[in-house]
Amino acid sequence: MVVLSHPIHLENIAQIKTCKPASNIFTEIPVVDLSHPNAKHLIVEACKELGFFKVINHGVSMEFLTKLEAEAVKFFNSPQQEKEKSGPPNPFGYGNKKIGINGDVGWIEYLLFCTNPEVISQNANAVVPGISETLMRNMACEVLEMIADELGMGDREGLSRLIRDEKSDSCFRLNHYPPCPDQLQALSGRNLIGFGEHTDPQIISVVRSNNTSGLQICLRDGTWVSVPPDHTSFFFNVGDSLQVMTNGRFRSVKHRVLANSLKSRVSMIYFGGPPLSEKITPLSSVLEEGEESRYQEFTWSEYKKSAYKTRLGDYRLGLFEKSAAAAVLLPNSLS
Ligand SMILES: C=C1C[C@]23C[C@@]1(O)CC[C@H]2[C@@]12CC[C@H](O)[C@@](C)(C(=O)O1)[C@H]2[C@@H]3C(=O)O
Ligand SMILES: O=C(O)CCC(=O)C(=O)O
Ligand SMILES: [Fe+2]
Repeated sequence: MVVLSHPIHLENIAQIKTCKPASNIFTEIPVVDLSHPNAKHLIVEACKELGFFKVINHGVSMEFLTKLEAEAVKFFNSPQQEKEKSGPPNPFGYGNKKIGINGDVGWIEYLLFCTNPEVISQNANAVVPGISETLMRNMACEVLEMIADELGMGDREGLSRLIRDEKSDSCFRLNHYPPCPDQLQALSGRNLIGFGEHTDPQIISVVRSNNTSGLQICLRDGTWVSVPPDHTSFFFNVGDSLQVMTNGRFRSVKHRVLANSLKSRVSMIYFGGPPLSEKITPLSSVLEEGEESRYQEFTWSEYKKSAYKTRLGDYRLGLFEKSAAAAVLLPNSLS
């Protein structure tokens, strides 16, 4: 078992604070069989309704996924001093409990990588999990191509090109949520948070985890629901940038991870982001005649800079919404 290196200060670990209480396991997560002719339609419907879906029949063998997971576990099982050689995250590298630089904490340790070869030197001491990143990026591209098709973009690669570009500003993350002892949960009186509620700023994120529960998503009515874990599948979530590119038709889903008292959760996530200079603006194929953008024009670089000044739970897009002249960073204003 991995021991968290610093003394535990419960008051520093975020606790559930918002929305309606989490209901039981949610059985209605849209499941998309990638090999089905109707897949692209189902993907777009899921992006609109939930901003979240599960992909099966993706062509990656369980044997291969198990090997990748074993690599991640090997890193997290290594001595604390070894892991810390890859830290602190600035923003890339090994992190323990602290997420970002604005005061967020969780019951988690992680390794964050930049996937752009020009910036890769920042990952110097880390084991770059190139295979997982490439595999998940390819899957994200396939899904983005289906989305582009279904949205009638004409150029099927119009979206996937943004994350295939050698200047793409994507990142990759390995997360480890150690079991959180019952006594600690009892002391706090509530579930402790592994990774606090947030939306992902990029275009699209692909998540693969072991069979441990913990991931929750927030539905349109503000209810938190638990996503049944499935180590054979990949989960996708719409990021803020894709919400803007569809002028709000797709939903950048709020999600979080709760600590589990019995089992470790190990996840790997690919965050597909565009090149820094890319303008994030609604696609002409989604806009109806006369429809205006709901957002001020911004580049990914501008959005990212602004996002990294915020706390996890802040509503980052608020600053860029045209209607919200009084663009205050209100936590939970997405719900
Ligand atoms: C608190 C923060 C961590 C984060 C940067 C931020 O200031 C706000 C967005 C956070 C997030 C969420 C999705 C991804 O996990 C992440 C890598 C990203 O791009 O935005 C994290 C950032 C992080 O962990 O540094
Ligand atoms: O670990 C997970 O399953 C999800 C974590 C997450 O949402 C993130 O790293 O942005
Ligand atoms: Fe996330």
